[in-house]
Amino acid sequence: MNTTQYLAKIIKELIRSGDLISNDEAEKLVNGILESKKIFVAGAGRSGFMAKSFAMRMMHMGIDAYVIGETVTPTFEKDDILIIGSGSGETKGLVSMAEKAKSIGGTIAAVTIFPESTIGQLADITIKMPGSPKDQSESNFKTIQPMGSLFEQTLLLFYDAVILRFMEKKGLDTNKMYGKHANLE
Ligand SMILES: O=P(O)(O)OC[C@H]1O[C@](O)(CO)[C@@H](O)[C@@H]1O
Repeated sequence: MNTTQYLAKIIKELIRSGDLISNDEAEKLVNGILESKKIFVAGAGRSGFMAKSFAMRMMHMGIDAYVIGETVTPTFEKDDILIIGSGSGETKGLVSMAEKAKSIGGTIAAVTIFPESTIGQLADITIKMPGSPKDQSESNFKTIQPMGSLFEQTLLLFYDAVILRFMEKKGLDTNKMYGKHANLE
């Protein structure tokens, strides 16, 4: 198969994945963001890159959004929400983070393939994603892609869909948001 044929296969996988996400669960996340004071996002490796993209768009919408682990990230408090994207729901550093956030009393949202995972069970809001975790021997989900690639792509698109829903609720458009885009790049 050539590269563009692989690309077409990936897009097919993503269409199938999109149909498997619950809108009710997604809406709970949108409302969780609306009701929270500060928004924190976290994820390991590639899942973390998607979280960073999400935080950037939230900033463009005027939301007080932070990526865990960055130098300017402030204290997590009880009026805040921590959104963790983790395919497995078992990545050690993220589990500790969720436990700490829970002990502080804030809201935890988990975007994960496994709501029954440790992070899923600690979360107040859980959005179940289709896909296979990085260790594909632990799943029967069929994908032509390696490790957690399908989950990570779905995560990015899901986060972008959450942004659109939020824009709709807040009456925002791209021009208003572009005003907050970095101008020292
Ligand atoms: O999404 P999970 O299960 O927390 O796993 C994160 C890990 O998976 C990867 O995204 C690889 O698929 C790594 O970059 C990262 O270390």
